[in-house]
Amino acid sequence: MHVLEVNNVSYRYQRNQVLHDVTFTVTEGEIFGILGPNGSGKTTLLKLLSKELPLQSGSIVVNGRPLRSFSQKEWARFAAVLPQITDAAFGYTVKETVELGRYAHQNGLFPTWTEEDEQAVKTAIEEVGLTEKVEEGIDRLSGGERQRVYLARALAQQPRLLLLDEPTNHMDITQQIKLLDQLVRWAKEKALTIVAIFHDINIASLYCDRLLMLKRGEVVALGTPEELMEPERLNSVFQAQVSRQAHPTVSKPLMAFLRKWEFPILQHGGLRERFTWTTMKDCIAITASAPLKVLSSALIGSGFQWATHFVNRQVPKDYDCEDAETEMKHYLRRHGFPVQQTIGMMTAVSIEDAVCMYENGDAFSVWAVVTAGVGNAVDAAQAWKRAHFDQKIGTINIMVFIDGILTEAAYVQAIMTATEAKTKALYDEKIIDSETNTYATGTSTDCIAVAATQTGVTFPYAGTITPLGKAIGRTVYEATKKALRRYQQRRESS
Ligand SMILES: Nc1ncnc2c1ncn2[C@@H]1O[C@H](COP(=O)(O)OP(=O)(O)OP(=O)(O)O)[C@@H](O)[C@H]1O
Repeated sequence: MHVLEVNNVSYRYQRNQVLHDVTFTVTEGEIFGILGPNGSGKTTLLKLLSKELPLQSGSIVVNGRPLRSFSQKEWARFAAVLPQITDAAFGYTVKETVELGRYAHQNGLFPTWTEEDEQAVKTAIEEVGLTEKVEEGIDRLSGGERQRVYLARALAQQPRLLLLDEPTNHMDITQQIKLLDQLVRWAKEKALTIVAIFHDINIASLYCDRLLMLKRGEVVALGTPEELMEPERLNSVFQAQVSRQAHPTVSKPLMAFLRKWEFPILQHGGLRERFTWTTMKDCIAITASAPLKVLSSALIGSGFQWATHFVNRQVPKDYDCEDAETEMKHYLRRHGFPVQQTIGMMTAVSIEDAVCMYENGDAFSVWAVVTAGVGNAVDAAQAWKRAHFDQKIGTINIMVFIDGILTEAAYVQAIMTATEAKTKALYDEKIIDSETNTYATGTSTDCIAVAATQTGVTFPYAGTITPLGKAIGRTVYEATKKALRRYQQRRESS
């Protein structure tokens, strides 16, 4: 059911037309966000919806009735408004301010304060988390706390429709999230309809069911966050460069703002010259002079990360730790590595046998660093036949460093290309899965990291058809093959 139907609403302040033919509907229990740059008409639209401004043209229908047919009192029972700027009502306490919200429910010439009124005020104050400040003068509260008092006043009205102008203005991030989670709960549990103006597009995307985007008083987009959050659209509406990312846990887009001006990263020399290589007693550490964007399956720094340190740590053959991640973090800290900017892998293979391969293309350079052991060699196509894996020495750790800008697709393709090259090296070295007696495709605990400088030339792809993919394939293949031979030699000589 539509709680709000807005049809061709236009509005002008004197000769300044600020809204043009705005049309949309809002359904019951929906959280409906209004977004747009400063001066695009958001507050004016909300003021028209809240009856603060008279309608000049078009129509607004609420619950099937024209908005103008609601008396002030009827309207106050139906809708509560949290305006953008609210002056502190000096002299009032928190409780007294929230009690004003019950005005709409008072009847007769000499209204009486009922138990229901008392309860509604108490609940509203509890819901915004201000019970402890109930007798405090609101002029003694912080901006964020005061905002919560006004929200409690709106809630005490027990409205069916909440109209909010930047509801989380002045709030710290904890309070914002708390309040917005609460709004979602009210919307879903109490079928409360919420129309709110947001400035933060990521907050709006995360919490709103649908969004309306205004630009110079016109609707430029209307739909779900998934539909609307397109970099080109946001670029044209907000004049800001953005890139769309996936939220880690919710099926909502996250927009990352791109800085217009970047410090030019001065890169001297080839790719390898930008790293220092340190061989310590039990690890290899590669340190970059500037952070690289990395996609990895590493124990530390998995997924996409920016990193300056790449550590391949040799652990004893019988290393057995229930919480290897925490233990590895302690190890990194103990050795002075910045954990948040480190990609950390483990291996039981001798790190002295690490192999590096380098290729310098016309527009890029690729550097592959591989340690390999095959005690745990396995044929991926047959792995399902094994009930459990014995852990022996042998895992293949691959690090690929690339000078260039990689798209996310290119990162994934680089991982595919490197994996295929590794598998081919295993095949050519005739490495067998000892359980199934078939060719091994990898080991049971292989690890990979693809790191790119994100400067220079852009590579949209890194499959084997591209020059970059060819270089990745060759360097990883050669390095893996050589590392496998060194591993075999060490085994034969011991
Ligand atoms: N009372 C007023 N008299 C004249 N012009 C006004 C008045 N209120 C707003 N305007 C103008 O109307 C336009 C839209 O203002 P509005 O406050 O609706 O925008 P907004 O999108 O809410 O902006 P913001 O993000 O800055 O809050 C602006 O150009 C503003 O200057």
